[in-house]
Amino acid sequence: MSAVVLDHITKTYDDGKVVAVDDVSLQVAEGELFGLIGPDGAGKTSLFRILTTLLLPDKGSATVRGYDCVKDFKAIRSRIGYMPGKFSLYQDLTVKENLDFFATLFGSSIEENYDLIRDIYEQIKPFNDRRAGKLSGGMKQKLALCCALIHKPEVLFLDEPTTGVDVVSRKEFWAMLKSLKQQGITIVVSTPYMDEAMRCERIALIQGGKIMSVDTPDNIIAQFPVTLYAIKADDIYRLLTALRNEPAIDSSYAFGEYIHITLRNGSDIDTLRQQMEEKGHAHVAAKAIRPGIEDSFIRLMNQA
Ligand SMILES: Nc1ncnc2c1ncn2[C@@H]1O[C@H](COP(=O)(O)OP(=O)(O)OP(=O)(O)O)[C@@H](O)[C@H]1O
Repeated sequence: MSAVVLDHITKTYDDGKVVAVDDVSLQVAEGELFGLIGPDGAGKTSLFRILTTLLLPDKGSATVRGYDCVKDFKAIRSRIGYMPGKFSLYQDLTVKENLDFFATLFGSSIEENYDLIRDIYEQIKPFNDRRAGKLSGGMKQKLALCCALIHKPEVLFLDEPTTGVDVVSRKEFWAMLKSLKQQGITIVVSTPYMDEAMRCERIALIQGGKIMSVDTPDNIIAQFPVTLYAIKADDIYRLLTALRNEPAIDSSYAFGEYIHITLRNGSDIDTLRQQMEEKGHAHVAAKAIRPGIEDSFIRLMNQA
């Protein structure tokens, strides 16, 4: 049995004028760390809200651990943990009060499932009496995760848990998710950060409510169909503008100190480099590179 199943789910808003989720089907295996990867407005939150029984789909069906997201909402609510994108904490309650509150909601206690939250809770315990509203972003995130875990959920849904959190806390957070996965919890996590996609076992790349690809990050990258080049010159912005008008160029976008490009059939990189130098671009350097998940996402997006 899959832990999560989405079967042709569609969700619209404003009398059908906004299509937030467009005929999405996918499955998440038991114990998997699965990522929904896409920019703002891609439809990630709508999918989470359907799976956590807070929103009804227009069409299609969805199950969590075999329970129907519409009919069996009560059974699902007791089996899942949900960390919404905007923090779910009560800002005026202290760390301990927040935890106690969420534990009580599920008829549990901090002590009952302490093992599950120990590693995370120990980091915020020194601030037990501090109000949640006075915690740093990273600490709020840890407390919110503890609150989502306090009733020992079978499936954990995390909507953009690392947005607005510093780099070190982001890294720590992913280490925590790995450890939770090792304890058998299925995790569905969304993020707009492509580097975080690589930390998931499988990912769905989402754009405009549609799934563009579902696979392991490595397999998605391996499907990149053409050679990708990184090119630079002294004046990178002038080069980018020039490349956009070159017939040899299939796609081009700035990427750190380089421009990533793909070429149209029949064009070659050495000729392009020479042409750019002849047009007055200084120190043009180009090399073939291995695509990253961001390159795959951009290509799929352009195709769509
Ligand atoms: N209640 C609503 N009424 C109208 N439109 C909505 C509503 N909720 C979401 N939308 C729209 O549906 C689309 C998908 O939004 P959703 O929040 O599901 O995406 P997301 O990937 O989670 O993005 P974000 O991170 O910005 O929340 C967006 O165009 C959004 O503006």
